[in-house]
Amino acid sequence: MTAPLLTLINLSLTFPGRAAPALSGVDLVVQRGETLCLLGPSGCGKSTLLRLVAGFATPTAGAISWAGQKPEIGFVFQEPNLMPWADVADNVALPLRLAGMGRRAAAPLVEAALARVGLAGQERALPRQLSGGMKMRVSLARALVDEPEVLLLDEPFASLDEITRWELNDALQSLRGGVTILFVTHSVFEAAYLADRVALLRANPGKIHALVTLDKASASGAALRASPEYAKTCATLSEGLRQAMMPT
Ligand SMILES: Nc1ncnc2c1ncn2[C@@H]1O[C@H](COP(=O)(O)OP(=O)(O)OP(=O)(O)O)[C@@H](O)[C@H]1O
Repeated sequence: MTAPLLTLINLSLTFPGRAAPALSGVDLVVQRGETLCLLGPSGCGKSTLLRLVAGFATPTAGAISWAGQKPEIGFVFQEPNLMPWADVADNVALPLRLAGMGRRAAAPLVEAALARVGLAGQERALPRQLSGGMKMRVSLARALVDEPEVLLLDEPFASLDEITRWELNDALQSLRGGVTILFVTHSVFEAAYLADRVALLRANPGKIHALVTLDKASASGAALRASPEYAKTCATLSEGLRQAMMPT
């Protein structure tokens, strides 16, 4: 059974000094526990939509409505944005420390968050000692450490090599169900792998072109990537993206 967590109603945003809206008339219902990917051409408003949901920006028109109180939200950006002078534990603990929690109380939560992203035992490492993929795992652990109900990810794995990206996709997939995920990507393959549903966006103005519900195969990892279902989903999304990029 599905339960709506977030409803966007006729959401629009025109940036100051811009004639055309970045987003126009976006209606979307996000279900609790789903992974929804936002896929579309550059400039169609994917990041803007995520920032509106996070509360980093204010819509010009329309409404954002949560079922109940606005939940705790974790945000992961394209860059890991780690403090270079602080070790992994202190980087991950940042949201807890900013909320006033002491280092000792934060330690078990940091440990648990690191275990969830496959970095158990790396507390004392410094960012410069980590690979790009490990830095992104730290960034993911920092977003998870205060157990958010919602995770917003803005092209988090775009600058990683393909194999590392697959590993990070698997790390994210292991969180599925427990947290509601909105994931911005340019990659048809990543969306096909991760999403329960894909919102295909078109540009000028940014709006939802189509919502695609994916048939989730029971397989994961290499078996899913090699499956005919996955190939079919990639083809469906590629065609959807092509249509979303055609002029109206
Ligand atoms: N702070 C801003 N001020 C003015 N215009 C902006 C601002 N931020 C974004 N825009 C414009 O809004 C539109 C949507 O931008 P946005 O970054 O949301 O798109 P995107 O789909 O995430 O793009 P990309 O895939 O390239 O990251 C673009 O035309 C962009 O130039």
